[in-house]
Amino acid sequence: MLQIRPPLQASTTKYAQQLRRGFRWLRFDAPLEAEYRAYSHSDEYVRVLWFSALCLLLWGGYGLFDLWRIDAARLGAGQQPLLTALRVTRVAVTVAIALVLVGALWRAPMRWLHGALMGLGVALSCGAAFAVYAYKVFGVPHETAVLVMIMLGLFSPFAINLWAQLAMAALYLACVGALAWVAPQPEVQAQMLRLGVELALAALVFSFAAYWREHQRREQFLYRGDAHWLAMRDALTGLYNRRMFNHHLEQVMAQARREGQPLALLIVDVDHFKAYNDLHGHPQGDAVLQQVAQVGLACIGRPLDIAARVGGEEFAVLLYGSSAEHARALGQSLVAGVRQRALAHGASPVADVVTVSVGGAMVQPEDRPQTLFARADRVLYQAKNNGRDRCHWEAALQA
Ligand SMILES: Nc1nc2c(ncn2[C@@H]2O[C@H](COP(=O)(O)OP(=O)(O)OP(=O)(O)O)[C@@H](O)[C@H]2O)c(=O)[nH]1
Repeated sequence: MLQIRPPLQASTTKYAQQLRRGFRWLRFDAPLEAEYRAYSHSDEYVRVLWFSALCLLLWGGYGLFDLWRIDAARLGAGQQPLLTALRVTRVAVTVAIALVLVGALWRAPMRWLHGALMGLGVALSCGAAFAVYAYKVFGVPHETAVLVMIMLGLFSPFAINLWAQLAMAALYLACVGALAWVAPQPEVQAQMLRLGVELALAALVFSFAAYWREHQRREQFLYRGDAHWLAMRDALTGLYNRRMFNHHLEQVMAQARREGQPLALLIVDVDHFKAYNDLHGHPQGDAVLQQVAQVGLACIGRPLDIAARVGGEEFAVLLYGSSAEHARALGQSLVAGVRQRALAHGASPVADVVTVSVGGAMVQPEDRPQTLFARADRVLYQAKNNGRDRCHWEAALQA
């Protein structure tokens, strides 16, 4: 089937770079790996919940079935301890399933849940192998491999990853081997060994499926991450784009109103940029925009602060919870920061180096995003008219 993929060649996001490098061992570079884990945990609780409920139904069903199939009265005295062991195993595995179910319901930490899930995988498969062994010793008719296959097959789509799947298979095989070792009759021994071989093959197939499944999931994550990043960001500077800025401004204004926090908006515009472009060319102009973006980024520090490219050579910096004095000081340091980059202009009547003008406004209770933006923009043009290379604020805030 033809799969349509977004073109990655042009993308330089960390997602695209990882895709190009590949991830044969199902591991990304450290920061991306942490992001992937947070992403993959988000829908895992629901998956684990469904899985444990299904296990409870199947395992519990088989347990009840035992009451009807195994006639305790007809077993010899020597077989009673094995029956007790089977019942204890049934209860222990049921408790293990219930623990995972409760863990998923109560949203236990995912690290804990992963451990419990692996334990459950081992308990389920070894428990099933033990049940097969006990049936065989009792001479109860049974569908040996089917029972165990169901347990393993059921577990595999939910297996945490390839490594967990392999570890579980190894433990399972050890368990079958031990049962073959202690089996009293040769035909039980042969049965357990056959089961071991069948399950070694099954484990191989399931491990491959687990690898493929996780590889697909990781690839999806990278494609989505790349597309998401490109939809929110400006490709040249890496800052948020206008669309994202508008969205964030709306959210943050509502929050500032709710929490009674101050909010400052600074609009930054490169001075005489057309002349710069005409003299040095567009690629050089692009490099200047990247430098200005870095200075803008350095101004933000709190979680809700944002720096964005909102036009060709226009940037916006939003400062949440920042007092008017602090915002004004940041505006001044932004102007000074661009100057300090000492990027030779050569066509500006303002200075020898590239400069910016900044217009700032504090949010007012009656403001809407558009009115706040328009006010800051108006002040920016005052700064332009007053000579550029400066930061201006609304009259109430001017020094
Ligand atoms: N290199 C480059 N230039 C861009 C980009 N986007 C817009 N520009 C240029 O930015 C310039 C903006 O020019 P103007 O709006 O006339 O402003 P200005 O020359 O900076 O003059 P003032 O703002 O009044 O100081 C135009 O020449 C655009 O071509 C871009 O992504 N890269």
